[in-house]
Amino acid sequence: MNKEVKVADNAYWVGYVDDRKVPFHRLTLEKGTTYNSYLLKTEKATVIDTVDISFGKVFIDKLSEYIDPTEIKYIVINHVEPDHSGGLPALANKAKDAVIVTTELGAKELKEMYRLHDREFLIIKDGDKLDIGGKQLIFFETPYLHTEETMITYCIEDKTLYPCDIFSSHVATYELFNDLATEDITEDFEVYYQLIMHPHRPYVQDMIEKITNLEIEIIAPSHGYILRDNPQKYIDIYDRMSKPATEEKRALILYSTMTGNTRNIAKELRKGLEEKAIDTKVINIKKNVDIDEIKQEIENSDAIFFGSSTRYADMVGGLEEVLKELARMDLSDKLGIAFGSYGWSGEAVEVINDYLKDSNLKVVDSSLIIKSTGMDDLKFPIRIKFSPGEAESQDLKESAYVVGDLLLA
Ligand SMILES: Cc1cc2nc3c(=O)[nH]c(=O)nc-3n(C[C@H](O)[C@H](O)[C@H](O)COP(=O)(O)O)c2cc1C
Repeated sequence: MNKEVKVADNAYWVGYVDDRKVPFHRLTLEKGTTYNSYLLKTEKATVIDTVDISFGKVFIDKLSEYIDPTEIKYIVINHVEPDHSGGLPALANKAKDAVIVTTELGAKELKEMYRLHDREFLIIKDGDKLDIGGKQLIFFETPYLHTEETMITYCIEDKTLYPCDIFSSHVATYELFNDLATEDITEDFEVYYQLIMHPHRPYVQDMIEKITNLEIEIIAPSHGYILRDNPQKYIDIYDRMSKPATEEKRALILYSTMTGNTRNIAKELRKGLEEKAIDTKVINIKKNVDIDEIKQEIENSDAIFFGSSTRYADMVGGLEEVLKELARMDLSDKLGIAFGSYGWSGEAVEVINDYLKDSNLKVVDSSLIIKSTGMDDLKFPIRIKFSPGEAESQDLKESAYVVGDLLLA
């Protein structure tokens, strides 16, 4: 057996240190990384998260140094991304009766990804507890940290938090514990936060609220150092870095309408932006608009929404006069969003979006949202058939929240 890595009583690190330059999320992890998996060797032996999909066999070998994998009763999957769930097929194949513990969405995704439809799953809801014979686990849902299905696990007896990607760092460390690190790890920790967690920072604040009353002596994340020296320092870093910016941001909503439906969209967007404390101005752009005045309003704003309904495959009102000016302005530090109401084809929104792309505005479209937040359920540019109903109004507010978050990032 290699050197045993003990995290707490009957709790062991069974991960893998990947000391190559690792390609990851369109980046190269220059310092490599670790995939931290943990074995709680209790009466109902439990594995918490696994390793990258490339290292399934090595993982089973490592685990077998501590336990016969067939004896494992529970496999907790906090987060389905294959750098953590990748060892699951190999492990599930050995531990044939093990129950897989994860969130509802996590179960759905794991079944599809690894063809585990025949396996038993225990579906976790926020605050659920699980007795694993000698230790008790409690789970909290932490959506979007780092993807929608994610949860975290806390072991009551060991006062250890297993937060998967949260509180991680990308460093291939063989020392594994932060008190054994040979250099200051704060920068690596903060860089990881900035890259992976910051786009979801409102959810970081929700997570901190959930763990605030837990007594945490050890944070055992899924990448990089296990934080057993002053774990609170790292929670405080997340708290500080995820607090909303205090600098005031401004949004401008310009729209043209025939019968008021596009105005109703503008109203919902405004509500969402104001809930994010974004100072928002709404202007109805009629024909013969004062272009200089509108250009000044645009200059003074950080995000500009441009809306029109569709009339015979074209825009209405005076919006196009404004759009024609954009290519001559420097708008590189601003976000631009197209929206509008329509009846059956909605060409106006597409034409607006083409104008935005011809300017140097940062155009918010679905692709930008997926790349910056990982969310794929909000559609940009924003198109609503006729007037927004209750469900669409909620979607509009969600879209406004996302734009607000981008402004406050
Ligand atoms: C004269 C006229 C022409 C229209 N042409 C189109 C069209 O080409 N494509 C489309 O998707 N909707 C078309 N519509 C539907 C409108 O876009 C739809 O009613 C929209 O909700 C109006 O929004 P508004 O009140 O903001 O103007 C047309 C409506 C009218 C009255």
